Amino acid sequence: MDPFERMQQQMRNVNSHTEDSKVKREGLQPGESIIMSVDNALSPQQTAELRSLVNQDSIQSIVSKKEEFTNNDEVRRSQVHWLAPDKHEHIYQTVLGIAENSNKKYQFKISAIDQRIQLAIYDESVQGFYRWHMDWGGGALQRKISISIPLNDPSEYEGGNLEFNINGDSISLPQKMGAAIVFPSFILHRVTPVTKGRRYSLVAWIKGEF
Ligand SMILES: O=C(O)CCC(=O)C(=O)O
Ligand SMILES: [Fe+2]
Repeated sequence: MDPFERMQQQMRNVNSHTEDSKVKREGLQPGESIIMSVDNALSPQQTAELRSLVNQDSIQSIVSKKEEFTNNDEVRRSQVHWLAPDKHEHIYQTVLGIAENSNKKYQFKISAIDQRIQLAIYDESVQGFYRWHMDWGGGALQRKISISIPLNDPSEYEGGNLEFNINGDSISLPQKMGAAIVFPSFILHRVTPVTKGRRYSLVAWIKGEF
């Protein structure tokens, strides 16, 4: 059998296996949303602690496509803080638990948290935002799963919606303090400008082999 023929044969075997009705399907079911939410991922006390951390110590994060940028062509405007894993192991464990659980649906190859967990502030004073982007890309290990957890109540700000572009439609899940929004890192998403108040979020990326 030539190699191509053999590959086709393998594919047929895989397909006939997954189409077998006796095989319990664990992945995403037809029609099931690829954006998931997990309530009460963090307690009100934990969110308060993380808010005070990012308030005390954060750096400006302006992402621009050009080296010289004007107010109009920036990609992102927010303050960020990178969470130290040794001091916040519990938060790291919580995030990994959410990722592992969600991955029962996604079934991606995942191995670790990318960089550090990020805390961000999007403030009214700079109309904090993050334009349409994807999180994946980079080196040998790709970002596979992205997790965003609002750290304050959305009634405290206007704008600051986390939106996803699904087939050209902008969709969003209700943001709730302490509830995780989980999505594949290849999905286009954005945070709309905060026009009033201040939005806090925790963001983590889970990476794995391509
Ligand atoms: O702040 C958020 O909820 C999302 C931020 C984001 O998309 C990112 O940092 O990649
Ligand atoms: Fe993102």
